[in-house]
Amino acid sequence: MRDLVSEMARRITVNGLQIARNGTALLDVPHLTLNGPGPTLILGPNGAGKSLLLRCLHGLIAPDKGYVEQDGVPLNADHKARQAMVFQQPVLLRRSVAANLDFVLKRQGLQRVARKTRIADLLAQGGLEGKARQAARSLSGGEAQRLAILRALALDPDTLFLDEPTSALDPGATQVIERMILRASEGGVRIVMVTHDIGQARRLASDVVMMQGGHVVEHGDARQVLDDPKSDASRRYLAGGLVT
Ligand SMILES: Nc1ncnc2c1ncn2[C@@H]1O[C@H](COP(=O)(O)OP(=O)(O)OP(=O)(O)O)[C@@H](O)[C@H]1O
Repeated sequence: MRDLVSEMARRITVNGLQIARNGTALLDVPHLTLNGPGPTLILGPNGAGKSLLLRCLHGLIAPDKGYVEQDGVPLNADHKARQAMVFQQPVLLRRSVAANLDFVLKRQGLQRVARKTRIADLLAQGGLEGKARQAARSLSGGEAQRLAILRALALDPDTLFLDEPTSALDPGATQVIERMILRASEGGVRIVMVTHDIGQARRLASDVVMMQGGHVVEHGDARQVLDDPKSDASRRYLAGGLVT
């Protein structure tokens, strides 16, 4: 059960974030505050800098300049221990489905009986009850992504970062994963997710960060950004036009 301190540790702030490679600016975000509590969806065209921003938020990439804070404190090891990330291509161990979950739970110090109960609970959450003994690498794309999300949730994270988790999946598999994400959000997990899919942003987002060319061009309430965007770049992206 999340305690009061972690309930509060959800305000993510970006200050003067800059990343450049070979003299080219890839990310330039002077200021961004994600307050939650509902899912934040990061939207924008290819190469907009969505993944770079997400990786910076999770602490996977150190920016050239600037920093990320959580609840007014620079991102530190404690924060990182309370967050998880799911990638577009699920990264799974060469073990059974259950063993992938067991690996994470063991590292958290759970005893065998508690792990068994938790694994059964997680598998039920992801609709993978019948797959416990199957090799994780033989799962379908949708099942593998469900397992990757369950493994992230097994860490009991305060914040879950997801980078286009459904971009390779069909509508049915996408719907299952969206339900998992919403359930996690309702259970108190802070969700920050990258997507290309405007429909997905409509279904999931409480707030939307719109990016283009390494910049945040707009951030606000999902309905406002999606239905009444303020920037030309957002308007063109949402209208399906070319954004350069
Ligand atoms: N390590 C790197 N070295 C050089 N350029 C990089 C590096 N990482 C990312 N980039 C560039 O930074 C830009 C932003 O990349 P990023 O992956 O964040 O985009 P994105 O918005 O997530 O795009 P997509 O929707 O296509 O995944 C791209 O032009 C990419 O080529």
